[in-house]
Amino acid sequence: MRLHALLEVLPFYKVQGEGNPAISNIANHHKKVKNGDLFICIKGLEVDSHSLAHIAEKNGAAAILAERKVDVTIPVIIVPDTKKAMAVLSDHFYEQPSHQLLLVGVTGTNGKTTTTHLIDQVFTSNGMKTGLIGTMHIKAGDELEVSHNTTPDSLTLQQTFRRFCRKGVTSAIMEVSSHALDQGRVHGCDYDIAVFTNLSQDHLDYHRSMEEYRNAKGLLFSQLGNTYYKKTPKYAIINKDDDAADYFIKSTAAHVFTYGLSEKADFRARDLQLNPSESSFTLISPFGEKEMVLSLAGKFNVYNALAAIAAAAAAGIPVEQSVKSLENAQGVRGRFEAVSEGQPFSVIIDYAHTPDGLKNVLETIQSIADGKIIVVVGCGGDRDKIKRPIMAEIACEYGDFAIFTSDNPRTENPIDILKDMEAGVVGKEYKLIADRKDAIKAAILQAKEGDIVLIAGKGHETYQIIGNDVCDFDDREVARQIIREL
Ligand SMILES: CC(=O)N[C@H]1[C@@H](OP(=O)(O)OP(=O)(O)OC[C@H]2O[C@@H](n3ccc(=O)[nH]c3=O)[C@H](O)[C@@H]2O)O[C@H](CO)[C@@H](O)[C@@H]1O[C@H](C)C(=O)N[C@@H](C)C(=O)N[C@H](CCC(=O)O)C(=O)O
Ligand SMILES: Nc1ncnc2c1ncn2[C@@H]1O[C@H](COP(=O)(O)OP(=O)(O)OP(=O)(O)O)[C@@H](O)[C@H]1O
Ligand SMILES: N[C@H](CCC[C@H](N)C(=O)O)C(=O)O
Ligand SMILES: [Mg+2]
Repeated sequence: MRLHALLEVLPFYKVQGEGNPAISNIANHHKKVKNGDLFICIKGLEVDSHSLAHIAEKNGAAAILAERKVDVTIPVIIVPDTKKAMAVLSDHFYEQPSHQLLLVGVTGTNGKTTTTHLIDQVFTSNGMKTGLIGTMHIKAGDELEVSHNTTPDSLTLQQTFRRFCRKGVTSAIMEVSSHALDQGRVHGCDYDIAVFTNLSQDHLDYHRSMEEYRNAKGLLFSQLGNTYYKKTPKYAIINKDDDAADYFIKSTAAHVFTYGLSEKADFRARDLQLNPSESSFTLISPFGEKEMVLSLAGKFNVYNALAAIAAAAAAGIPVEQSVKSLENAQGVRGRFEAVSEGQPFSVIIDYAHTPDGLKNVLETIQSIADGKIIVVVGCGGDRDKIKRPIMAEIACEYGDFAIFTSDNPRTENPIDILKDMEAGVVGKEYKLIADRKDAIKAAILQAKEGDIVLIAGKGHETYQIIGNDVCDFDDREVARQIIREL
């Protein structure tokens, strides 16, 4: 595609230099630039890549997109906001791939990964070839690759959709984080179905208030059903039991399916029975009643399953089929995952890293525990500080004994993070052990027959970020090794 043809979709821009070169691809990292590429300069929080434009030129860039003049000899297109322009240009350059897919976006504080995986399992067991984009990985059909963000930047996202289309994928299911919505990473995506799981405190380091955080999530629903896009019906799937439900319902022009335990929900669970390894209930939906046994523990997973059933119904999959698929559904790695080496107590690894997530998982554990509950938990560095004392308080309130340790301290001093946590637990019994392995060991050594050790916060992660170093660390492996050594 020639540069001028690519620029057709931009409302306005200025040009520095002359020429209409052929653009072979788009790159937003100077090291990824190849001959003939358009290099997009972005003033990020860490790096301002306008200063790298000359290296991109040396690496073969044919043109530059920037917010100001840069010192190169190739044409420079100047726009007010390169992040926004990147989304628009990527959508155009890769031929609007999201419009060719049945696109499902899931947002909410907790449950995005689980819900997307459940929807994926329903879709695939109904013969659809799917793509999945989220915290754990990017999956195209059977192929997996690592993901660097829960929701990739707009360029990577459109490239991923293009790859999905080339591989014959017909539906993409993706997690849509509030950061992504706020930063326009999903601008131009033509969602058919948008799902809201829940809203509770997180990321107040980034969003300045809960209202701003909620409003960012609301963008997924307000953008749904935009007439600019293809004219198939759009659906918003909303958790009716969440306090923010009405806000999301009001912000969308799409058809709404609600779900939850309340009688007002379109898809609801009645006569819920929660067991250590499964949950059974009567599913009531506009399509009738059905008994269901979900092979996942915890009330929160009933919500995730209801969301998946409602999303599948919006995609035209009969409820009976979804129920059948979900009865055989696999849990997601690092979510309520047991480490069993024949020890007389239980060890559960869970990705709970928000106050609400931790409370939910501990409530579930309380409902199945015979003995004591020992909680190992930390809070990520360079992230929301307000949640630290609250999570510590929840660990002490719902657990019998808590050990506060490091999660991913990143560039913060681990001891400072522990002090922030400690502020929430006046008069409670707990231990501070900054080294995560030592903390896990202390918890396991303390456990007696019938007890449950919860290791929270890092779930599937196989690394720990200390300073700027990413070190190998896997809660599951560490716990397994310690139990074996006992
Ligand atoms: C705070 C935040 O959201 N930062 C995101 C943001 O980074 P940024 O704009 O600051 O980018 P930057 O690193 O300064 O780089 C600016 C530009 O220079 C380019 N560059 C950079 C270095 C270089 O050597 N050469 C070069 O060309 C980069 O490619 C980029 O285009 O844009 C990047 C691309 O989209 C993201 O990868 C990055 O996520 C960082 C890694 C991050 O940790 N984000 C977290 C907070 C996040 O987004 N989390 C959510 C999940 C939250 C949840 O689950 O609830 C997520 O979606 O992942
Ligand atoms: N529907 C839910 N409501 C509340 N808590 C949940 C729900 N589903 C899962 N959780 C808890 O939150 C943790 C994270 O779940 P999951 O990975 O599905 O969420 P996520 O929204 O994808 O998280 P992230 O924002 O990090 O991507 C789980 O380990 C569990 O403890
Ligand atoms: N998506 C979340 C994941 C947090 C996981 C936790 N282990 C941490 O590092 O804080 C975030 O980036 O804030
Ligand atoms: Mg996730």
